[in-house]
Amino acid sequence: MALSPLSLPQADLLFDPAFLAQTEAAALLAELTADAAWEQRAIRMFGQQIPQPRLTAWYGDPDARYTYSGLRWEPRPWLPALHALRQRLETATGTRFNSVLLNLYRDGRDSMGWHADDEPELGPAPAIASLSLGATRRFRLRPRAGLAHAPLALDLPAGSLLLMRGPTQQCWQHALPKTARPVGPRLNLTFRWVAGAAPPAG
Ligand SMILES: O=C(O)CCC(=O)C(=O)O
Ligand SMILES: [Fe+2]
Repeated sequence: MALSPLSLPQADLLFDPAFLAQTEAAALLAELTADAAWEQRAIRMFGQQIPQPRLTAWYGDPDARYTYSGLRWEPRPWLPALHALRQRLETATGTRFNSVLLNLYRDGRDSMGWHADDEPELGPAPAIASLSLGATRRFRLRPRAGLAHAPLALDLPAGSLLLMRGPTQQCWQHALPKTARPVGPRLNLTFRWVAGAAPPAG
């Protein structure tokens, strides 16, 4: 299929529900679930260390260091499957990526809270390519302060690709809420460009 625009004000979203064929998405899910260096990291919230409700792994070029939720991420060297995917995504989106964050939502209790990917390392209008594998989960977008618009819900099936660009992070937040429905594991990959500058000390 092809990427087509989703209509949302102050956002630039492109969506392809079937960027990868189902067989390929299933094979990648199995391979990355087995091979990625999964960690459950803790983030600092309200002065406490809270374990993230999902597993994560970070791969990229050596200079793609990143600070996210107060955590410092040193990229691991590209796995061959991730390197190949990066090249395909660069061709499909016309954008360069130097890193990828993998999130593994083991079941419906795993989630990601409301946030925008607006860290300074990503630049003012980052292009983020989000590829989904495994169980379909509902992705939500809501406007940030100053924008009056209804929220958006988008089911992200296996093999789908969502490209977020332009003012999306500046004007909208997104989340992957928990669900009470019985769901299998879902693996999401967000390809990003992280500026090579050294992260702040501390
Ligand atoms: O799992 C998803 O679809 C969203 C992941 C996400 O927002 C992120 O990694 O920043
Ligand atoms: Fe995000």
